Amino acid sequence: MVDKSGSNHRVRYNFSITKLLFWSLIFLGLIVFFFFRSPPSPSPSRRVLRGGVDWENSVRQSGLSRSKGKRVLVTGAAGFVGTHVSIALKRRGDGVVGIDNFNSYYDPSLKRARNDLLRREGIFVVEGDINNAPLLRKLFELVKFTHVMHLAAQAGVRYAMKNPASYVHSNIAGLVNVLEVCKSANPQPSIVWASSSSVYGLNSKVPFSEKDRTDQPASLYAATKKAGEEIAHTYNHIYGLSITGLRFFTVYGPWGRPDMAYFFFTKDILKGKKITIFEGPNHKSVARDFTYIDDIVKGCLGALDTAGKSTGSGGKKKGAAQLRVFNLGNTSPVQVSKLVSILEKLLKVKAKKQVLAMPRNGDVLFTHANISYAQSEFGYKPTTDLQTGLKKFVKWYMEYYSSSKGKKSAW
Ligand SMILES: O=C(O)[C@H]1O[C@H](OP(=O)(O)OP(=O)(O)OC[C@H]2O[C@@H](n3ccc(=O)[nH]c3=O)[C@H](O)[C@@H]2O)[C@H](O)[C@@H](O)[C@@H]1O
Repeated sequence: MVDKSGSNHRVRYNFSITKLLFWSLIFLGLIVFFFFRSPPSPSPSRRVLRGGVDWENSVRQSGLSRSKGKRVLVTGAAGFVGTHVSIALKRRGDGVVGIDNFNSYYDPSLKRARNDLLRREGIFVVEGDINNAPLLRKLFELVKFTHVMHLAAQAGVRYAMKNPASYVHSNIAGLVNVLEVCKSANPQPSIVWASSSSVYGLNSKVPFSEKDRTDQPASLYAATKKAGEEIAHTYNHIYGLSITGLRFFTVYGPWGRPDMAYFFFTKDILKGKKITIFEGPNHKSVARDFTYIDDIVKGCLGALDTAGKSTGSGGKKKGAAQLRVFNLGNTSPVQVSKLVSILEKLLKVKAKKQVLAMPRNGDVLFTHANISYAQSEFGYKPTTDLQTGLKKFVKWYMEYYSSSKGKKSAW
């Protein structure tokens, strides 16, 4: 009996060892398999995007200003206006830290190329969303920002019909998040942010003045920008944040946005593709107060330099703070058909045009800025006409899209 049970035990014991060995080998095999399959350790540029010591040092370094310079957080830094403004600030000695989510609303490779440009200027752009409050708070811990240039937004008038949620996400929720973090920061920064000429909506009195009504937006995009202006009022009123809104008028130029008409007209004319020119009722032509990027940059810096200090601390208001809104336009509207004929001459290609009645897509018939307020407050004076500005744009476009980087993304 004993013997029997002893051999039984031995059999069971041997069986367990075999089983253990078997599973150990499988386990080891799996470890080896996953070890060799796992992606290589991140490159320095990827590593810094994910936090850690390198990342923190990059943020601090980028935020350093020359003596008496400002320390500016630029949201949407890899965007069109964001890139130009960041470079101008850095070159004059301000500390600049960027944040951008590099979304794919338009070709992200263009945003990456702008980011390369920024990196060469010593500007670090954090990859992240303005809705990420812990990330924003972390940036304020690392750098005591004196100013926030809030340019991150969901842009584009007509796209709002396709993707309304993205406008609410960036232009409303994102703005509120930025203001929440700013109001709690110590010291509170002064804020300059991008509103839009589209807030004038269906107004017919021209030129548009900041004193005019802005309660009839024609697109959800315009409505979110108008909402932003009201939200700015609230944060100024409750928390003593100094806030300046800038109503940009159809900004164009090198490194511009591919979703804008001047940009995709250029691309389509060169490709021999048909372009559509909208017209208003009774064949009225549509016009825009196209404003060149360098003029806009001067306006942004002027607004930043004249921004008063926020008065609150620890999330509490201590006194009244500045609340402003400025038109930044060119004061000379140009018909879209004229824009096309300038492009035809510069590109030396005749456009294949079709004229269509403006669909109900959020567009307005015309824009025209009265800029006297910006002129009196910080000497804003646009100096580039459409012909000159488009010439610079076309030169950049040809160079960029004939280089290997541009070729890959545009054609
Ligand atoms: O300044 C502003 O407030 C706005 O300017 C532009 O909006 P928009 O003026 O509509 O600029 P485009 O989309 O480039 O259109 C320019 C003109 O071309 C016209 N267009 C556009 C597209 C098209 O296929 N055909 C055409 O004739 C539009 O009706 C408009 O009059 C920007 O896209 C907005 O983000 C910005 O806020």
